[in-house]
Amino acid sequence: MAQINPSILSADFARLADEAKAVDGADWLHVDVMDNHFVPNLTLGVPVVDALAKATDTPLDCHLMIEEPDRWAPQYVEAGAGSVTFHAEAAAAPVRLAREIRAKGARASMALKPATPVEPYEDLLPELDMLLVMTVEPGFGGQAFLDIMLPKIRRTRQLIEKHGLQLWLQVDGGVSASTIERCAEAGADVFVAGSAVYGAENPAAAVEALRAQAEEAAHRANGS
Ligand SMILES: O=C(CO)[C@@H](O)[C@H](O)COP(=O)(O)O
Repeated sequence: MAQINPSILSADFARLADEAKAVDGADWLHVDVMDNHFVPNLTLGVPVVDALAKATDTPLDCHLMIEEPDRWAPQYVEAGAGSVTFHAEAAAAPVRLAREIRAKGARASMALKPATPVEPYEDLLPELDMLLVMTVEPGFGGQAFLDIMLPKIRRTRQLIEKHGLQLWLQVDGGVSASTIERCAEAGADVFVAGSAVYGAENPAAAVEALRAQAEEAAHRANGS
């Protein structure tokens, strides 16, 4: 089952509660936390996640594009995030951090920037609930999808199958009506979409349309 997670980076930050409600029906709300150190952009932190968690019934998928996630990630679980993603490139102790996130009651997820291969992390995959393959350089919404990430998505899907894991495979960056099918065919099952959802006239309808497209593409790829 394909999941669509609208990214609030493309929403109106002055009306976050309303913007969260505008995508009722989405599987998760994707919250991009940026610290202006790990990425060259600054967005929001724990107090905003805490407020958002109270403003919407849609679970929060927090993507931490920050340095020192080992120190900060647990606070996002306490603020109400249902899933917390830290970057492999930033975590000092990814196994310990994933275990801590899970022990606190959230799904643990790790992200890979475009230049970071998945293979060195093969043995860590059972510690995770989701792996995020970035399909743009993290930092900004509205960038063009990097086609060169499709082989990495395929290789990650093969590793998940090789180990018989229930790991979700998320893609983030440039996901839209014109790229989501390629991602689904390559094996992704969780799709973050910012501008493709919040730039649409009807964001909730855009979520449904993207989900239908992804599911159809996955069925085609599986021959079902
Ligand atoms: O993490 C990021 C960017 O770093 C993303 O979540 C973007 O917010 C996705 O936006 P679009 O590429 O879908 O417009």
